Amino acid sequence: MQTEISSPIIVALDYDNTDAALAMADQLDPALCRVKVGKELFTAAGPELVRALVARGFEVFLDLKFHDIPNTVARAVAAAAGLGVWMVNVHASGGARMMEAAARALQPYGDDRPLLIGVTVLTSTAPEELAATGVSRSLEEQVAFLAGQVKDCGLDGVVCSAREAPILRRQCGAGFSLVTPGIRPAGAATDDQRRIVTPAQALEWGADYLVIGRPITAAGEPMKALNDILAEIRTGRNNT
Ligand SMILES: O=C(O)c1cc(=O)[nH]c(=O)n1[C@@H]1O[C@H](COP(=O)(O)O)[C@@H](O)[C@H]1O
Repeated sequence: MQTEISSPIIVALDYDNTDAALAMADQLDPALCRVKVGKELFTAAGPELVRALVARGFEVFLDLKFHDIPNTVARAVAAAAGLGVWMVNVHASGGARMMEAAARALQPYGDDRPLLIGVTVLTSTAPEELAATGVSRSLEEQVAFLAGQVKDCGLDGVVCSAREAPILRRQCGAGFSLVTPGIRPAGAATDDQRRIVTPAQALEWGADYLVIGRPITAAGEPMKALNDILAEIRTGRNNT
């Protein structure tokens, strides 16, 4: 039974073992956040951990950023749907045929299917790093181009930096989910992120979901850090 959630925050459980991930999850309230299982944790802890989080009432974003031949990605997202996750993602740079195959693979799950999200350009990527991969468009143009493909392929939204949210919200319309990592409350450490935005600013710019890891999980009191961010968001909204 899932909990009713009144929060845009997805806490990234970036751990290398089940015990650490569940110890963090048990400090969090599934009514106040969703959780994300990424490559490190899934590789170490596997589907049992995902099932354990779902059983605790959390909506789970399975962040494995699939990028492979269409048949393999389609089968992988169907396996994710079988786990009962709320959201799953693929790399938009995997191409239209791959994304269409993934979207088709989720159709049999009807209203119970996870949201299917395309990753545009990672928030750790600086413009010169994108150029060094051979992409000749500007970073903003590349994000907008990939988001257009994601929408045309029938996916539910994109992962992007909140800095690109205003453009994508105009381009892709209201029903298209913008999932934004690289979120840092004022004064927090940047870590390896490059295109960062504060929680309130991200929402003001049109983000739907804020993926936040270390500012919550590395805090002395994670639930207090989460509540402080939710309060910062409320204050930001009241001031606009
Ligand atoms: O898909 C993601 O979640 C993701 C995409 C992206 O462009 N940038 C990004 O940081 N992420 C993830 O978001 C989380 C951010 O964690 P913190 O930097 O600790 O807040 C990590 O789990 C990343 O893998």
